[in-house]
Amino acid sequence: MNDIEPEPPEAQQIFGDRIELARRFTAALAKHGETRGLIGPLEPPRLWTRHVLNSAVIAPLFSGRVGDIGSGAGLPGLVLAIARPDVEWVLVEPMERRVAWLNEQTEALGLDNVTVVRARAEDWREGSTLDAVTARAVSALRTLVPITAPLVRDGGELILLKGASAADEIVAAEKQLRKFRVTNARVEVVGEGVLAEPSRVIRATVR
Ligand SMILES: C[S@@+](CC[C@H](N)C(=O)[O-])C[C@H]1O[C@@H](n2cnc3c(N)ncnc32)[C@H](O)[C@@H]1O
Repeated sequence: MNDIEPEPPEAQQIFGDRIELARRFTAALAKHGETRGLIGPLEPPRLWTRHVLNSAVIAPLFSGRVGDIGSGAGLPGLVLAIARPDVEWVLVEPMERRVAWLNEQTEALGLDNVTVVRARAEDWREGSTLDAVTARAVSALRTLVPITAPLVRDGGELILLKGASAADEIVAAEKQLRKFRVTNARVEVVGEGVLAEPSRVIRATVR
C-alpha cells in the first residue's frame, strides 16, 4: 500500500473549524478509495494536496443550492459540503458503487446539507433550478456545457475545476457556449498564496 500524505498546514487554514470532518473524509478515502475503485493507486500520497485541498479552496465561490456533476469519490462535492455547511449540495453520479460511497460518507460525516442523486446529468429532469453547477474531471467544456447549463437558473453560474488546458477549452467550446447561452466564460485561479499549486476554474454565467 502507498503511504498516505501527511496533512499539510494549509488544510487547517482552508477548512477552519470543519477540519475534523475533512480529516475523517480524507482518512476514509485513503483507506477505502483504491479497493472501492474511487481513486487510483498513485493517489494516496497526494490525496490532500491534489484532491482534497484542490477541491476545498474554491468553496468561497458558492452560495445557494449547487450541483456537483460526476461527483465520483466526492470530489469536489463532499469536500465542498464539509467546507460550506451553509450551502446545499446535490451530488449527481450515475455509478451505483460510487453512489453507495457518497451516501455512506454523507451519513458517516453527518452532513445534512447533501443530497445524492443517482443519474446522468442529462437524464436528471430537475429543471433549471440550481444556483450553480460544479464538476471536476468529468469531460471537456464543450461536452460539459450541454449537460450542465440546462440545470442552472437564469443568472446562475458554472464553476468547473479544470487543469492547465482551461483557456483552450473555452476556445474549443465557443459554439456550445453560445447555443446554451453561457456568457462571460473565463479562467480564474483560486488559492494563490495559500496552495503551492492553486486551483483553476472555468467560471461563466448562464443567461
Ligand atoms: C473521472 S471521474 C471524476 C470523479 C470526481 N469528480 C473526481 O474529480 O475525482 C468522472 C465521474 O463522472 C461521472 N460521469 C460521467 N458522465 C456523467 C454524466 N453524464 N452525468 C453525471 N456523471 C457523469 C462518472 O461516473 C465518474 O464518477
